[in-house]
Amino acid sequence: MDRIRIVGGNELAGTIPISGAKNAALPLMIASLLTDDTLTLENVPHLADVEQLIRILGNHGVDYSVNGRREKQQEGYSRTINFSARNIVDTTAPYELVSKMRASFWVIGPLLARMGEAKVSLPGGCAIGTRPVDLFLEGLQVLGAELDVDNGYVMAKTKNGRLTGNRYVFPKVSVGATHVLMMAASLAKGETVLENAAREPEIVNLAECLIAMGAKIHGAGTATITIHGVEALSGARVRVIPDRIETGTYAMAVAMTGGDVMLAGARPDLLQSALDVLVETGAEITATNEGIRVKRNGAGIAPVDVTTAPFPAFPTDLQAQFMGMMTMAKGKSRITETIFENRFMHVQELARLGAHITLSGQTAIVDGVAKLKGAPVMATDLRASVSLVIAGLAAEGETTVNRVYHLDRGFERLEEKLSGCGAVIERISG
Ligand SMILES: CC(=O)N[C@H]1[C@@H](OP(=O)(O)OP(=O)(O)OC[C@H]2O[C@@H](n3ccc(=O)[nH]c3=O)[C@H](O)[C@@H]2O)O[C@H](CO)[C@@H](O)[C@@H]1O
Ligand SMILES: C=C(OP(=O)(O)O)C(=O)O
Repeated sequence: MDRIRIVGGNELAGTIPISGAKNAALPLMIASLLTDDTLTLENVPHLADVEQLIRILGNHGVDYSVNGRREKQQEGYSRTINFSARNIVDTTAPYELVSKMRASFWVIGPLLARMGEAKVSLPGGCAIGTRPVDLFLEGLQVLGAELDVDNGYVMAKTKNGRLTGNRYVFPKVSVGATHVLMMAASLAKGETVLENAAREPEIVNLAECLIAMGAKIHGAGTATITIHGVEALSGARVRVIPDRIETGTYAMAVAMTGGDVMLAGARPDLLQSALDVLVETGAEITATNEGIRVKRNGAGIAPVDVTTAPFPAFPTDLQAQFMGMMTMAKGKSRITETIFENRFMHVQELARLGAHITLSGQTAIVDGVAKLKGAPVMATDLRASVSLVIAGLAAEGETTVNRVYHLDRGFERLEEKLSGCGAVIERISG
């Protein structure tokens, strides 16, 4: 199993290109199931989750082809990919494929809307909480689906071959359920109004894609989304937005180690709350035509309290990285997680590097230390893994991060991007 070896202590300087967002690419790829035409997606990141979803879609009959130079593809660069679901050959998404990744469950929306039936295994994904699917099921039922859960599978069908538009008020904000209901309602009969919908940039990217395919959607990016269902959708060409979590992660790495890095292609509007917090810690953030420039002069990190919440607030997917950074702040900070009930698995691993963190319910109290010392650590999920990388970059001596497959789910060419800015970091295979 691959490991990442880091020798900490170097400042970061240079340019890091920001890749397409994993969490935007996945729902856009799934939207290809809604049409028998070709959906072309630009800037699709080369990640394990994307490859896994290609396999899942392939099982339903989706063909894909990659544009661009072959050698670049092999190096793991973002690509333009054509998806074509001309014939759906299977409406079942089996456990073996779906259990590896949360987003694969989302095929239930387009399959049901286009084919009138779907059988989808309950999902997997990062082990950060129980992650139920009740909102998906309730929302689809409101659109007229008949559902049954049996043997770990959700069996869904429509009454007369088509879903029917309706009003659904989410009792809790859910990114995934908003994606699914927006896709399903695009092909439903009549109007659907989704209230208390998620407002994340990935929702807006999906709505742009569906609109380009001929859907009639208003209000994406606000809490109320209105969808007028159409009979059929067509192909389109859509670009995946830059990854705001990758952007925030590297920004925090620079703020922690010190240095001066241009995050090329990053968009500040996608993570303003996190950038505001970084400024409070003492980092200098400048938006330019090229991207976001992050500078820190080595004067240390000021402690800042954060609470995660749905967009536009501080994202849960940056909580672990921010905690990594706060371990070396000049004082105490409080980090409260409100989205997932079990997303503090990085705490005990950060402690191996010398961090002082105590947990009180959903709040971590981080008492900054003057220095961290390298150690072997083990990541338990995607963002937890990268928080250990950040801490390792700032720690004295050698850190080895095990279970790198978590990182490969969501970070394209991580070692290459960081070593290009002066970090001592390498992958050790086997
Ligand atoms: C692939 C992808 O895009 N994953 C992101 C997506 O996950 P995901 O879409 O799974 O996250 P949700 O927004 O749905 O989850 C938010 C909260 O709602 C709960 N919930 C959700 C659905 C449901 O039916 N019932 C229910 O109770 C969840 O357990 C969680 O406590 O948004 C999360 C919140 O920004 C991010 O951390 C994930 O990186
Ligand atoms: C939690 C994440 O992914 P998933 O929802 O696929 O588990 C993530 O991207 O941080």
